Parts: sequence; C-alpha cells; structure tokens
Amino acid sequence: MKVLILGAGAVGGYFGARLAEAGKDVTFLVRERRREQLRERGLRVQSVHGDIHLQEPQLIVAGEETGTYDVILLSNKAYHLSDSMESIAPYVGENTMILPLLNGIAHMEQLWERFGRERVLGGLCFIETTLNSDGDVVQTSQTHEAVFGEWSGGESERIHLLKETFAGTKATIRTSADIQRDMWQKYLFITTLSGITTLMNSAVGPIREAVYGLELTRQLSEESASVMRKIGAPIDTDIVDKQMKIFMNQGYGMKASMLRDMEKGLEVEADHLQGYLIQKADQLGVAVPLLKVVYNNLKVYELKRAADK
Ligand SMILES: NC(=O)C1=CN([C@@H]2O[C@H](COP(=O)(O)OP(=O)(O)OC[C@H]3O[C@@H](n4cnc5c(N)ncnc54)[C@H](OP(=O)(O)O)[C@@H]3O)[C@@H](O)[C@H]2O)C=CC1
Ligand SMILES: CC(C)(CO)C(=O)C(=O)O
Repeated sequence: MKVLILGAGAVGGYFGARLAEAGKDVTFLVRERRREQLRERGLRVQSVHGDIHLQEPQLIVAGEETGTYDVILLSNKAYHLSDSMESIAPYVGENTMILPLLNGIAHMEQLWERFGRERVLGGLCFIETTLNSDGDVVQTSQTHEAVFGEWSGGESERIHLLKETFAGTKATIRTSADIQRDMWQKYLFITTLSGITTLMNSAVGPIREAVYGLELTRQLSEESASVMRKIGAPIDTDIVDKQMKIFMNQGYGMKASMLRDMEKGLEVEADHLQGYLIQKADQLGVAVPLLKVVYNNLKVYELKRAADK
C-alpha cells in the first residue's frame, strides 16, 4: 500500500518515521520550508523507544504529480485543515482511505463534506511528542499508539488490509471496532487535559498536588461530558471516573501538546477543542462555566500573541 502523510510534524513525523523504519512505502506531503529542513538534516526522531534517522525521506510538496495513494494520514493542526484538504485533494483516488489523527471531532464533518463519508476513516493517537528547535521529533513517554477504524463501526476488508500494512511497525498501530466512541472519549480527555494544563500553566504533577487541582479537573471533565451526552455522543457512563484515574497515572511532568505549543508561542486549537463544545453547550442550554474560563484564557493568549506579532 502507498501511504501519504500530510505533515511531518510531531505526530506525522513520528508515525511516518516508524512506518518508514519498518520498510513501508511512505511519502510525506510537506510545505517548502519543512522540505528544505528535511533535505538538509533528514528526518530525525529521538524517542524513548529508540531513535530513527531517515537520511532521505520521500517528500513531495502540494501540486507535484505522483498519482493517488491508498491511504492518506492527516497529521496537521485543526487550524490548517482547509489548506491541508486542498493539498491532499489531487492524491485522493476512488478507493483512497483518509485517516485523520487530529485531536477533536469537528474535523470529521469537514472531511466528509470535502471527500465523501465513505473515504474518511475514524482515527486518533495517544502520544507525547514535539519538534525541537532543529525540527527533530522528540517523543518522550511510553505510549505511542495510533488507532483507526470505520466510523460506522465493525471491521471491514479495507481496515483489515490497512492493519496488515501497518503490521511490524515499532509503534502500536491498532484497529478499533468502535472508533466513534474512542474519538469522543479521547476528545473529552484532551479537552480536559489541555484545558487544565493551559489554565494552570503547569504539567499535571503540580496541578494534582494543589489544593483544588483535582476538583477543578473533574469539574472540567464533567462539564464537557455533559455537553457530549446532550449531543448524543457515545461516551461511557463512568468515563469521567475512568479518565480521572488516567489523569492520576500520568507522569509528574506530563503536559498536553497544547501547553507545549503555548510555551513555544505557537497557535493553539482552542476553537476546535474547547470552542466547538462551548458552541454546542450554548445551543443546547448546558452550563459550562469552567470550560468558558479555560477557553477565555486561550483567547487571551491568542490576542496577546497576535498583538506581539
Ligand atoms: N503532539 C502531540 O503530542 C499530539 C498531537 N495530537 C494532535 O495531532 C495533530 C497534529 O499535531 P502535531 O503533530 O503536534 O502538530 P505539528 O504542528 O507538530 O505538526 C503539524 C504539521 O502539519 C503540517 N502542515 C499543516 N498544513 C499543511 C499543508 N497544507 N501541507 C503540508 N503540511 C502541512 C505543518 O507543516 P509546517 O511545518 O509547514 O507548518 C506541521 O509540520 C493535532 O490535532 C494535535 O492536537 C494528538 C496527540 C498527541
Ligand atoms: C494527551 C495527549 C498527549 C495524548 O496523546 C495528547 O493528545 C496531546 O497532548 O495532544
């Protein structure tokens, strides 16, 4: 199978390098500046699971003619979705599968609208990874998992083929028969984790220790879960309890990628994650006061960032 990865950033660079390391036919669709950097340094990954150095990763920029691909992994940030969809469009054929690894859920509707529901799989990833100042991927904790499946559930023939394609890769790339639930639950987890760590400007350890840290984290999770339930999202009844346990088990220095991006002065996915849920909450009459504090904090960051430019 021919695999195209949109973006060679923290997530796409990591999983793409792992696939290439395993000998899969992987091409990265990147922008000009990233292509120059990757041509100069190669694609380097520093990882707790072993480093990788791809000296000459296969690279294209949008518009180059290569024909279509069997599967396209999307690993852009949500605020680059429109551009990313335009960039991949020439490489999408009749049977191409589009597998998004973005956090959140709102991108699914945009992808369905642009490419048709049939082509778009559900997907997500659990990984803590970032780019350093040289553009190398730095992956720092044990989990390095990507999950995919048919949005409508079950395991189809094409999902089976994709699973075989990804087999033998030194990362956990697995299927889910209920990817909708997995995506909503990951959305709940990341909305809470990115919300509380950016609001407190801290990794999870000090938040857990501070006087109201756990209470506020739970409140945030419960607010988002109540919106999701009102929407009819398929989340487990005890999901908040389960995710609080996961929160307790994270390493002391664990941070959401959104906080790492803020620390670097980069754009954040506030509208895509917290903003989307607040919009739904307001439409459905669900009170989400703490979620609004979190979102407002991100909006203040965005305003200050724009003023500093
Ligand atoms: N980092 C993490 O630990 C995790 C992130 N996620 C989620 O994964 C998604 C990706 O995050 P992450 O990898 O951190 O983000 P990064 O910013 O590190 O990477 C995104 C990449 O997409 C590229 N890109 C954007 N638009 C285009 C385009 N039109 N053509 C080609 N390349 C493009 C960017 O290229 P350029 O360099 O040119 O800007 C960039 O390299 C987000 O939704 C995030 O929330 C999920 C789990 C963990
Ligand atoms: C919580 C985590 C690290 C899990 O993959 C994540 O999705 C993020 O920080 O963006």
